Amino acid sequence: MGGWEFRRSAPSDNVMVPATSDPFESPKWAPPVWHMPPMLVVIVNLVRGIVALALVVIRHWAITATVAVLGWLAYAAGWHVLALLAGWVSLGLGTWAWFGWPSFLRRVLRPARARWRYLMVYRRNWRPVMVMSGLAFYRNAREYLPTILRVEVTKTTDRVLVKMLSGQAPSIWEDHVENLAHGFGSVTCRIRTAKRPNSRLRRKRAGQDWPGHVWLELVRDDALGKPLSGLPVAAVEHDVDLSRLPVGRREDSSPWLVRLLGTHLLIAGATGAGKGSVLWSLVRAMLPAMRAGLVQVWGIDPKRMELAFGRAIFNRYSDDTNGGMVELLEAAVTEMSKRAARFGGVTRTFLPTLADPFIVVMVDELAFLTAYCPDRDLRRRALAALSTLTSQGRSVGLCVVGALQDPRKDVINIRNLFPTRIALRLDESEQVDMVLGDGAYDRGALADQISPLPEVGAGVGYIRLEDTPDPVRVRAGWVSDTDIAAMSAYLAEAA
Ligand SMILES: Nc1ncnc2c1ncn2[C@@H]1O[C@H](COP(=O)(O)OP(=O)(O)OP(=O)(O)O)[C@@H](O)[C@H]1O
Repeated sequence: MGGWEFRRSAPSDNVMVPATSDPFESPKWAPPVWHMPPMLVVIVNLVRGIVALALVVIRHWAITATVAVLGWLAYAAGWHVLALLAGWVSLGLGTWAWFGWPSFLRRVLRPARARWRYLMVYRRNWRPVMVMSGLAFYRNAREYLPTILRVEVTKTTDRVLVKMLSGQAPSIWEDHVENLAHGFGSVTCRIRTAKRPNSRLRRKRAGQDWPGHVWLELVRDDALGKPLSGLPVAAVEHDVDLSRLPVGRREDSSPWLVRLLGTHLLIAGATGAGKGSVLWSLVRAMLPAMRAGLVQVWGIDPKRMELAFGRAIFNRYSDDTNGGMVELLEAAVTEMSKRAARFGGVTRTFLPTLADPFIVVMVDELAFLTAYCPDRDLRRRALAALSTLTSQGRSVGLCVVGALQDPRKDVINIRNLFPTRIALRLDESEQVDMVLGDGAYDRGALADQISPLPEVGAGVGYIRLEDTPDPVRVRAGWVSDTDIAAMSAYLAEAA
């Protein structure tokens, strides 16, 4: 058999021909092989190479054009012109970075890094990872692979937009997140719903769910692995936006902003999960507005531990288990009713003023009031007041922020009246869906797997944003005792 041959079939194909013509020999089978003149093989391969090169040049026309122009410049004007040009470009980029770092980061550094990660990590490992994790498909010796459409990077996370194979669903990808994380060398991988981009042709459908596509969110480095100190206090009250209060950091290193205006907030977490750090971070974020009299925080602390330390900060405070706490709740209901009577038919959107400040009723352990309190009558009154506040307080500037250790239904049955909910470390996986809503655990809110070690897991939790059902991992800033003392002093200065 000569050295040059064309095989028509792939090795796995079951296409064989008799390999011997002697009728008396035992039959032998071999793949069909045609012997070719060597020159023809050389020509065919040459043509193939030229076509492949042309395709690369056309596909990466911007790079090839740049290289061609630079090559021509170096040839026509000498290498020193190139060096001068490189110097000017570096100077321009350096000036841009110096004076406009955020836009330089957004427009130059991140796209360049995304390109690099695409070439060096995702494109390079895509085929082996897809094949080994079972997300590729074979038929008739042909391999079908999902396609990477885009790669985006943030400081600690990569996002890869993928066009799935026809017939694949995000749930299949969710089953393989571990393979993907290990395959691409990331800490974790989550599957996110893809939204249609804003294209000129389909503007009307922009922002809708995009069938057949998913985002892979691959965390390179855990931005929440180390405690985060309390965030800086805003300079003036106008900087306090009650619909975007900074309380910590999100997994992609962006700020975690919490809305209090027009909503109520429930923070669920086992003991030591860091509920206190969320409560204090919220107070800290509102501090200048509290000092200006535009926001009041009323504290209710049945455990006499968390809020008691900074009781001077609260406009009203109670830890009286013999009815004082319930009276405070009822006082909030009375204020709410007065406002409703005055505002009714006049305005539907609430704006805090000195006469009508935004009132946050902060309760450290809701279940004490509604379930554990030994006095049945107090329990009933507390539940009635909380239900009224959470169902009617939003539009008149009253907000309930409640912390809760155990989110089971028999402990608190008003949790659905809290539109915004945070799941810190929880003991059982079922509790996650009770807090964040059905399907949150399957979509990656693994609050039962948060570390119980305070430095690693305290203040870490999951939230759901308004625009997407996908949970986001967050960590609240740790407001120390010294910070709380400084906050008290800051408010006392104004008094
Ligand atoms: N955001 C955070 N970052 C780092 N460490 C934190 C954070 N929040 C809390 N911790 C640490 O975890 C410990 C427990 O936190 P915290 O008392 O707020 O928990 P909790 O959920 O209120 O618990 P409990 O329900 O028992 O009162 C704190 O003493 C602190 O050391």
